[in-house]
Amino acid sequence: MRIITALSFARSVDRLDTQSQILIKTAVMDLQFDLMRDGHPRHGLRIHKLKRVKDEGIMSISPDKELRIIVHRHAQDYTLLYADHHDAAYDWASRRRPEVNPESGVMQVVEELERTEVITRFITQTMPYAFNHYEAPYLMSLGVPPSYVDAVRHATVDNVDALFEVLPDEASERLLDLMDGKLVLPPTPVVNGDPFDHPDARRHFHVITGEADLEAALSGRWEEWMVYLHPSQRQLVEKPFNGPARVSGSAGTGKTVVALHRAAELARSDSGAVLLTCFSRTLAESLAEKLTQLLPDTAVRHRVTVLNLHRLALRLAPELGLGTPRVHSGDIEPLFRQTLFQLGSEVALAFLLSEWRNVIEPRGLITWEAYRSAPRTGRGVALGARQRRAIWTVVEVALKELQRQGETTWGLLSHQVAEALERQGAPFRHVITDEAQDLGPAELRLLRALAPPGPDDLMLCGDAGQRVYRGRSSWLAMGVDVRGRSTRLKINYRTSQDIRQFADRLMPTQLADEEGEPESRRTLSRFRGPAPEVQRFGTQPAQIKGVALWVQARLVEGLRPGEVAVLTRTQPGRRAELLAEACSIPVQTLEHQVSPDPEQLVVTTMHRAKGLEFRAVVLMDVSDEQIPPRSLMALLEDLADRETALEQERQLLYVATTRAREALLISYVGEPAALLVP
Ligand SMILES: Nc1ncnc2c1ncn2[C@@H]1O[C@H](COP(=O)(O)OP(=O)(O)OP(=O)(O)O)[C@@H](O)[C@H]1O
Repeated sequence: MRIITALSFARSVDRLDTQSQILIKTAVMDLQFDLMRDGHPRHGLRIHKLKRVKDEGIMSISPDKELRIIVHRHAQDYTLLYADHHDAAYDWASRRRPEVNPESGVMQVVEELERTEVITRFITQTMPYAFNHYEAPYLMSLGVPPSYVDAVRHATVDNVDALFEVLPDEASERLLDLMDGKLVLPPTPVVNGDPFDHPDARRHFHVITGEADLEAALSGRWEEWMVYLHPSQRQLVEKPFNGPARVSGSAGTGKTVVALHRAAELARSDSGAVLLTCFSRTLAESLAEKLTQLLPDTAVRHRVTVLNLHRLALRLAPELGLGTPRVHSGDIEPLFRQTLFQLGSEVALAFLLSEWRNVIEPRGLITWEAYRSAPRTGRGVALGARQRRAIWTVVEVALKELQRQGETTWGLLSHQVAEALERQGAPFRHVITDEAQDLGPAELRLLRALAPPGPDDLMLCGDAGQRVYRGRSSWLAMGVDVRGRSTRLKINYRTSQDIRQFADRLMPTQLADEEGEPESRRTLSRFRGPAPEVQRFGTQPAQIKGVALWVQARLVEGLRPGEVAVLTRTQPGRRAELLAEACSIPVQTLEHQVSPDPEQLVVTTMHRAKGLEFRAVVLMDVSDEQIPPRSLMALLEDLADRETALEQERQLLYVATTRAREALLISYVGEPAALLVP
């Protein structure tokens, strides 16, 4: 006798009020008690079979007069499928049928055919069928329920998205791979006859293993991402890799979730010290919080260090005999401006800064010998020996000044720590990093030095479309070889289909990975929502008023202030104050904390929102003056620098747009940013 909770049950309970949740929890605990004691539910539980349903194993439990829990009995298993008020619960049950897929042997909850027929009917034949040439058994082996096979075979390329909305995630993802021209092998079918013991089943069901497990499942202590991993996520979490692995995917496809579970899994296996890292401090703090949720056992949790790479370098430095470094905070520009002036040099400030930021600092070139012969691949202007010498003369003096002040920079520190580790040995056995797209050569070298090369040494999770801090860096050139160990995630769990499609239009359909290979960015979303709005305002006060009205409308709809974020390109400062006044609610800027206070509206920068998510988002000031900031572009003379900066602005806009789960407003004063128009 087992109790199994379905994802649909967890979601339905989550939507009910606290009192109903308590009643449901008590009824399920009673069911478990009866099953353990007697092997069947006793009469007092008020459990009975339902009429007018598609499967005779479907039953209902009545915790009180109003509430109903829909349960399915299959062999020795009781699967909790759904909970709601009487009519809604019975309506749900009348349209669903749990069945074992004849090819894969996996349990699935299939929505009734009426819906598929509707879909088949509106399919027009103007486009070629996408899957007509595949045999039914093959489609079923990919996870397509038998009753959907016809609809799938009649789907065309332009309307298949409607089907993806109703098919199980894993089936949709495999069909998408077929559309991308990939060879898709069916997953291994269930081997031991247990329809729940399969990665496809574990995406939708959780087999309860004991009382504490049931308690956790019912008390809402688990969020969805903690339990119901998609098979492709689970595979990445559990699979042994014979070297560095890469996990890519557009925004919201669960890369962070994979990184967290992989770290937890390695910690449980107790196979050596684990590091979970990333680029930004805010994301590192959020990772630390979530990992503690995943690993309640403190002894196991302590096996994982969670810290962003730069902070880690700072922490390791004293242990490696590098003293206690002080990192130059703020902009490096004044130092170079002053040095140029002092030397009377004719080198252009903008060019010098670009050379420092893109060549010298990231590659840790601290001597003339190193800089003189360093390749400058990808830079717009070729440099002769004399120009290099002129640049170095300035850099050398600036470096000395930095040293005199007892300071270093993040890039130089990363190289220094990496070098010491290369000599003294790596402190971790497994390293997992999120936001891998933002790592430059300095961070990649550090990453490589943190774990010795070997099985399961490195996992890099990231999205080439979210590079907002620097241009593309070759991982291979820095000794991180992921060839043959790269996987792309395709289901977007965060963002409504409408917002995702809007965001996708900001980007090309293919983007180069770290080694310049093009990658398709196509993904699927699991739910629909209102279309994103774009509003133009004549003046700044009008924009504040318009944004405040939009925010207030979301609050009236039931969102809490902390679930709504207003994002700006530059420091929000005065706008935050004005919005607080116009909305009559307190505002937080997330400068010092990661978890938003639920009672305060979030007003912060697009950069700071990276890795976070909100139910409703406003992107404010998306005008041609602000994005990209005119003042920033005016400083860039080199063509390659301008292109890189523009690319980063595009990706920043993509990052900001994809922070929204359900609602999105884009506002501007004057003319819209050219990047908004594809
Ligand atoms: N298997 C899953 N089931 C349910 N929700 C999931 C699952 N995987 C991820 N999510 C949810 O989807 C959202 C996005 O996940 P996550 O932050 O891991 O994506 P990401 O790829 O790292 O996104 P980004 O690159 O935009 O930061 C989160 O709310 C997460 O909890």
